[in-house]
Amino acid sequence: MRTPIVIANWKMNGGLAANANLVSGLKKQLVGQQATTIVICPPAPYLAQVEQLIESSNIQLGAQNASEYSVGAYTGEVSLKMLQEFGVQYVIIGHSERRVIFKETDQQVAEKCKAVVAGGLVPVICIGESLEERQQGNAQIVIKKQLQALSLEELRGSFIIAYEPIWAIGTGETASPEQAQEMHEFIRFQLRELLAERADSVKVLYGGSVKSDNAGQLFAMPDIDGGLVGGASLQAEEFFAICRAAGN
Ligand SMILES: O=C(CO)COP(=O)(O)O
Repeated sequence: MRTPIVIANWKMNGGLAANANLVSGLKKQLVGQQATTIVICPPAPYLAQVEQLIESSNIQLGAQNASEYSVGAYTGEVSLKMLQEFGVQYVIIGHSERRVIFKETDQQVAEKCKAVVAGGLVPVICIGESLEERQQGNAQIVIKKQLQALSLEELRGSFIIAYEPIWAIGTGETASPEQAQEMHEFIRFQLRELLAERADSVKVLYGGSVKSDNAGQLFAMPDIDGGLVGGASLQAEEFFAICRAAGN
């Protein structure tokens, strides 16, 4: 049995006042709600603030990125050790925005995953095809290649996979529950090929325009273990409704 998990990816949104409002709104709703693991990934400068805001709640802390290097002359980078000091437990790695806009390569993504696991944290590894790749009928080929490039069999710790079709991110166009399930089933099959029975404990999340009105149907699918939520995680009520849908 894989406990459902819902992860808020705030991306480059927020501010001191807005964060305080959002987290306190969420905490009010979460009283007594425990069936789902809930993680918030704020921008790095707000990790210390959010660490304090979520104190004495069931909410956990995540980061949106981490350096593959451990220390030294790497301007602008944030190391795993630094993230650990703020109570970070999860790190989103290889988000398509980092792959596409910041040109992170498969190899870099694999190195970052290794660094996260070596640091004792859990990488939330994003994979997903573009619209063009889907239209050409290559979605599964792309996913298989991305999974193989991660050298998952070498990771000595737990990790999460997030399937985020690029065409569904921030577009309001969600993959249908059937489309998502088909890809998740394929991902689970690939994980079994790579990891044998170890694959059964790996959570596979769906991301891409998850909202309160589609979350229930998506999370009801047998191979979807929760969600990675962007825009809808910026509103307390909306995000809470998504978390509740995961626990049902
Ligand atoms: O990229 C995402 C989460 O990492 C999805 O973003 P949206 O939920 O805004 O589509």
